Amino acid sequence: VVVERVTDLPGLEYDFIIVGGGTAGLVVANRLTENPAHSVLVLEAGGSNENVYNSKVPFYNGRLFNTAADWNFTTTPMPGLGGRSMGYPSGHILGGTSSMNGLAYTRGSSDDYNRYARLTGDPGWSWDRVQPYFRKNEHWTEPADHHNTTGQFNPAVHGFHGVNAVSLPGFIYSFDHRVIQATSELPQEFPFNLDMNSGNQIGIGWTQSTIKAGERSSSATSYLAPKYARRRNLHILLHARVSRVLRTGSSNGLPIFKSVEFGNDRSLDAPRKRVTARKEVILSSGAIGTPHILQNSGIGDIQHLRSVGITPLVHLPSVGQNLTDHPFVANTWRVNSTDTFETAIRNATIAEEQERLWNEMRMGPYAASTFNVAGWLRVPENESASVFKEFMDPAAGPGSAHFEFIIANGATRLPVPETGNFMVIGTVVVTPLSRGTVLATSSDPFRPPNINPNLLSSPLDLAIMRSAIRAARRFTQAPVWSSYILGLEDKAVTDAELDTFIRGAAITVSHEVGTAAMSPRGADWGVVDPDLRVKKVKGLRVVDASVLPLVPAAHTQAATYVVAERASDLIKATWT
Ligand SMILES: Cc1cc2nc3c(=O)[nH]c(=O)nc-3n(C[C@H](O)[C@H](O)[C@H](O)COP(=O)(O)OP(=O)(O)OC[C@H]3O[C@@H](n4cnc5c(N)ncnc54)[C@H](O)[C@@H]3O)c2cc1C
Repeated sequence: VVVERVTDLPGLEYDFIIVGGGTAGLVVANRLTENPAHSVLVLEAGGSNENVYNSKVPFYNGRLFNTAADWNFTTTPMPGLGGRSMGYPSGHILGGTSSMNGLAYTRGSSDDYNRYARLTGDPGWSWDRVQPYFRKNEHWTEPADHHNTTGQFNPAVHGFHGVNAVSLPGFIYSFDHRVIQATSELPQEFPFNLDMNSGNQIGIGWTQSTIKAGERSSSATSYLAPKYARRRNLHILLHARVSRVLRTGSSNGLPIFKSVEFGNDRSLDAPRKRVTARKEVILSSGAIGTPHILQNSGIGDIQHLRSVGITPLVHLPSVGQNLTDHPFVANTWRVNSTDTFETAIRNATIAEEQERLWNEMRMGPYAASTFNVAGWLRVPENESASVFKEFMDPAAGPGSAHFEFIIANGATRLPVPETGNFMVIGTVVVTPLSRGTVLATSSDPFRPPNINPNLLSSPLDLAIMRSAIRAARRFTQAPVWSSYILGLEDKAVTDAELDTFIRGAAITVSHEVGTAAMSPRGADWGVVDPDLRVKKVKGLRVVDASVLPLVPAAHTQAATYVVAERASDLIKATWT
């Protein structure tokens, strides 16, 4: 049951309180309420996703930035980006960032999960052991245009009975076929990969997206579909902005945190309220919100907390450290075609027709995301000696990518150039060594934290980005592009020129993780144990992207869903 006022809640005590109705939070809410004996309250700062048009239309995925559905965070100036700061989008809406992300469904490599298992000392996080959780999450569906998908994915590695819809592109451009043809023309360096979600991610292939019959599938539309939202043991309070978790006692010398204090997101000065969990409080507020709430609650680095006027209760210095994100650079070529995104974006008549197609039939370009093909690639052997001369290879393993290509049929970031048609290969460093921070700045819990993703602060990330850009340029040497591409827009060639270009152009892909990282039980680093319980306290777990100790070589929603599905089993097992 979803409500907007505290007075509409049945009470102020529940078995479980989940802070954040986002990607992970709604999975846990769904799974815990499968048992009618468990009562669950979800506190979500944002509003309903139900009538938010730009959340539903896949092609419009960038249009919720700087709206009420976005936290509208801004980063600190970043030295690696020449002192630029940037907007840092994050979902402030039911479904969290799954209601506004780019919809790409990418799991990462098997190496990524096997490394999580090694790093945490818990084999339960290994690729083989998390397979059931991918399948519980995934509901493979037909693309919106019902095209024949043979040869575009491997059914053996997918889940057909899960909750969250995943599909191949529902609208394919002739451009996309050119990309696939280029893989057969340059198979050595750019092999076709039938399914980048098989665990073996290397190569270029068709993107899979969280889209159901042409419409976004988020944690809100799937895990909170009407049949689940109706459950009488599940309560969701919208516009509830959590300020802190509160200490309620102690057990074996450890403080217990089972109460949650929250304010009204639409009236932050209004008196705050409290709710209490009989069993556990679960923080699912995302890689920014979770460490911020922990710090507001006095859980963090004692010195930092004191310096901003917060009374420290638990010294856990890794809280808010280790912020890891993927830097992205758009590489743009002018092309000899009018069948690209810009044409429709500039021409109101075409745009209206495409929108009508979507409104009436959930078909056409709006039924697909903004990129239908992507690639996961490694620094080539002949460059690795120079790229890795000072650093160890940061990939999770030999089957894991260093960089990604996001290959799009034109520019989508508004405003698009006034003339010309384009193709864009976004290059993304997926094994960054740069680390940043999320730090509370004040004892006022509603003052935004300092967010410093510190992108490209490591010279290795810059070197991999250069390698990725050069690879993208080699990809455009395939014969299929000879009459299609008119010219490259960006003229940087030497290392120094490329570095200047990269620092000026790089932005985030918003894959932030790591700010409440898992580490082995008893480790003196990290924030949560491998079962996601917060170290040195009782009653509190973290279940969201912030627990991933390293960013996977992937967009992060699939990994977040898997964390949430497994966490739900761990929590259930504690309370059977
Ligand atoms: C613009 C963008 C595009 C992306 N594109 C992709 C993509 O194409 N594919 C992909 O796999 N990943 C993508 N990602 C990343 C992916 O969506 C996230 O990693 C994932 O959704 C994170 O899930 P989460 O549960 O950790 O956090 P969220 O889903 O953000 O959930 C956190 C929830 O907690 C709420 N909250 C926070 N603080 C409080 C508080 N104090 N009180 C109450 N509630 C609070 C928030 O409002 C939110 O609902 C993208 C991210 C962004 C921002």
